Amino acid sequence: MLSRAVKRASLRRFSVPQLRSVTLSRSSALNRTSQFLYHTLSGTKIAKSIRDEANQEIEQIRARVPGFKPTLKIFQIGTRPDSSAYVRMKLKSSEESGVHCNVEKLPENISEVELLNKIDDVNKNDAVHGILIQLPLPKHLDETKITNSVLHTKDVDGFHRYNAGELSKKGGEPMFIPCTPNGCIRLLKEAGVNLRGKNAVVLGRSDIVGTPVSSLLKNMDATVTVCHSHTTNLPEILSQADVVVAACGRANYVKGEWLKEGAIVIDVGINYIPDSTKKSGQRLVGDVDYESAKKKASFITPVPGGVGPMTIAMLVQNVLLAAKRQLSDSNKTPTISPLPLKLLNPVPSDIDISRAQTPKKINQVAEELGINANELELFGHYKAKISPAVLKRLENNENGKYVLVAGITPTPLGEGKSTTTMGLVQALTAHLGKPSIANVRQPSMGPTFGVKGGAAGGGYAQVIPMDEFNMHLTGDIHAISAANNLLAAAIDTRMFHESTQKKDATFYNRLVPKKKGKRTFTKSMLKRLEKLGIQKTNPDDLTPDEIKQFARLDIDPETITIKRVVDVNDRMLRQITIGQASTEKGFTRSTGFDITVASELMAILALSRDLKDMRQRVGRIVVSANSTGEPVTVEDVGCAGAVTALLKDAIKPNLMQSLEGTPVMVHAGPFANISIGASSVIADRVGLKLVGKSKAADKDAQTGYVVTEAGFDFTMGGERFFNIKCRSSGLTPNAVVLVATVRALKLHGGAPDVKPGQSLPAEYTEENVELVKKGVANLCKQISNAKQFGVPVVVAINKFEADTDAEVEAIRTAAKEAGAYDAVATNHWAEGGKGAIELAQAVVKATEQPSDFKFLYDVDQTVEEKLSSIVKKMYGGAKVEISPLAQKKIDMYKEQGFGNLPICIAKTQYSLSHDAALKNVPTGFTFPIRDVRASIGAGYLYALAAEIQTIPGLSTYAGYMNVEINDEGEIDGLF
Ligand SMILES: Nc1nc2c(c(=O)[nH]1)N[C@@H](CN(C=O)c1ccc(C(=O)N[C@@H](CCC(=O)O)C(=O)O)cc1)CN2
Repeated sequence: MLSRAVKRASLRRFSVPQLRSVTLSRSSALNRTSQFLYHTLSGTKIAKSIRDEANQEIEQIRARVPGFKPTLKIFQIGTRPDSSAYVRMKLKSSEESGVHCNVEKLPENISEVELLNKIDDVNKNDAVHGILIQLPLPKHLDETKITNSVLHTKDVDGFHRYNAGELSKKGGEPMFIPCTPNGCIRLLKEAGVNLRGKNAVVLGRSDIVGTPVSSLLKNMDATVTVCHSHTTNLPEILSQADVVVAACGRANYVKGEWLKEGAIVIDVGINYIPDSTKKSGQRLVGDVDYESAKKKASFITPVPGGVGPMTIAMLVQNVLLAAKRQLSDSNKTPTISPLPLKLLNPVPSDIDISRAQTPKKINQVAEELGINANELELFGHYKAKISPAVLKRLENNENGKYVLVAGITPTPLGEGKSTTTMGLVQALTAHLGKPSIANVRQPSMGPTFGVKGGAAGGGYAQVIPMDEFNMHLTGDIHAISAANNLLAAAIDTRMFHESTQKKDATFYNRLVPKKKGKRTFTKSMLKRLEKLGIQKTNPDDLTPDEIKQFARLDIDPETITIKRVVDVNDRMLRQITIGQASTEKGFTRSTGFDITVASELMAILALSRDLKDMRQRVGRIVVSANSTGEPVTVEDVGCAGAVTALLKDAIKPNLMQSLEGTPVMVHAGPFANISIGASSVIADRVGLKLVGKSKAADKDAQTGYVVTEAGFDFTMGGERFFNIKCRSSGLTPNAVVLVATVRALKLHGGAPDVKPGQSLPAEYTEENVELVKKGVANLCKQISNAKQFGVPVVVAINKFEADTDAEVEAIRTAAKEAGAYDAVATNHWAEGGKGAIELAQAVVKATEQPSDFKFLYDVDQTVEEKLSSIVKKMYGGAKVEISPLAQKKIDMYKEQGFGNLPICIAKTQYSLSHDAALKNVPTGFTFPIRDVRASIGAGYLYALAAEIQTIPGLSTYAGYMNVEINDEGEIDGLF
């Protein structure tokens, strides 16, 4: 067809231009009066100016952001000489522009899967901003599939279906415009042409040039005709064309005679034709017959030196654009779209409220928060893990504001700390438009199916979907169970083997066996040798004495502190006998189970700064003493590596959302009785960077908030948060929110006891300001406790239906007199974030106050001094009475070098003292320390003031009895 068109065209007569010149002003193109001048559009020159501009811009940005390094990755598959030449040109041009370019040449026969994996790796690499696959690809590779596999935000070629689709839409917004079409348009702009209403003819309809260039011309209001191999009347069409873009891949195909007088000709063709005058025997020509066309054209691009160099310059421009976008995204305040609430009165059950809300897909929550797709691992639609790689990417960001929610001395009904945490973030983000993240603990399934119920809020201030939140989540607790039980098995097995293999040499040979004729020490073994002061690395070099020292851990079974764990309130496992099978040769031992969240590994998960820190902490766990009283560690047992390996995913914080669609990180959940009862250091670090401002942030960028919670009351959760967690993390809160209720203060004021499941006495359901005024002393003591750390305190009065204005006012007045920065009533349980707006405003202001953070004690004080500091300064006690057992342990820990650790005191949460019956603000009491234990890996000693149950039981009427699953797979009966 095309040849017929050529024939017909060649029969026609065209007027021949008579004068040629290159001096015409560009702006007069198409409007000029003379018909006989033409102007060469030099792509080479324009490309050079684009490279220079890119260079300058990169330098300017680098002056502000030193790490700014636009980077392009090119994959070339096979060894086509033309592709190699183009790739070389791209590399050179990038270097000249200050863009870093890495070329990876892959074999012609690479499989599609291998190539896709390679692309995926670079998609995930934040240090790479642009990815280009040099085309054409070998036949066995699907070009569409490959080009679509490049992340559209890194698709500097503009070939991804997202970019191609957006380009073809009216008003579409492609991330990138393909380089050659973009170069053509830039050339037209250089010619000063106004395309509106002009006739533009595009020859060729390829995905790379013809189709996108026609979209661009159309978007610039030209009337576009696309011609191709089936077009029959080409010369006729061309005779009407004000602009011609020739991209048909035929050497010298378009003749000058076909062109309209004064047309602008953009020649995209790259064709080699034989030329005996050239050394190479060939010559490069375009799709337009230059010699005849220049007689008609007002502007014409040469080949070489026209569109080709522009293609490469536009690539550089696209890479710079991608890098700038990444930078600006990291400089923006996260914009979190809230989910609307449909409030009902009376407030339905937590699970009904959760189920009535349609959550956002978790990748949307992540995207809004500024988490990259490659930093997210999805667990279904509503949960995901966040890679700690975020920390590296955002290391130059300032931290956001850090807020701790703690409580007064509670009633057994709980005063709503988690609900307040959730209400506060919902108010901050969904109602005040400030980015925030709630960092909460993962609930243990023990209480979920026991009596207490789940965690993280309730009513219209909760984490959703609440059933997924309360059961399994992403398996972190199960991973801890597996890791802990591996350790427990390793300890007992080691004792078994040591006891059954009497000869040191035989035992050593089995412990360090030859593999392929060679024996090597594992990393743990080398650490044990180092601990023993044996400076040998070759297993064959150890003397019999050293072998004995090294191989025999000589664990004293009476001192083993590691129990097996399970995430069920299975009281029958409190004490068990292991090793009863005949295969264990009489090696039986009495031990027991703890609930998983009471394990030291859970505390380690909460306190580790990163994976490396976690590995070291796991290695340091003291599992027992040996027969001479020296500590035996997990490193000695040889399984610190494996235990940490089992936790490699658990260390990644989990992302969920609040009922109003604001981000929530759920991570770790150490038992508040004997541990810190707070979520993880790593989640707080990640969260503070995500909501913190970049150093090069936009002027209007605002800092965000991480709101986290400390279990039990302030004397326990708050004190441990500051003295243990903050010591591990190096972070210090900007404000403390103290949650109080009228109910709890009435209890402290002398009202009768309250019990879960029983109706409240009249003192609680009727106004009684006097009781509140008496009990408010407890709140005032907790305010002064929090203020001892030098941080502003805001009191949140979590309102219940029966509370009266006079009661609330009594609390507000007393709190302010006691030095609280502010005290506000909240109604988030019934109203969601709307009910906590005033609290959020007070918290925002409080975090802007100067703070003067200080720890309560110095870790280098003696254990006795540290205990005394906590008891006197926090609890208001007169003195500490240390039992002989506790003193013996303290002396032992000091002797072992563990005396300089912070201390966690396990006591009742229902009194400031050790005695739950002593309400309000008891003073002058003697605080008993019955026992002291050590969590060396987690990094603290814990002192017991009471017998603490480390695996709770189930009641006759337990939570699990309510739980059902319906035919749709939905869960009923969870609280
Ligand atoms: N991934 C891509 N592959 C291919 C593209 C593309 O844009 N992206 N386009 C073409 C080839 N190409 C770039 O890769 C390209 C071709 C020619 C030139 C160029 O500057 N040509 C010079 C002459 C060079 C010579 O002497 O051979 C010129 O016109 O002056 C640049 C880029 C296919 N593949």
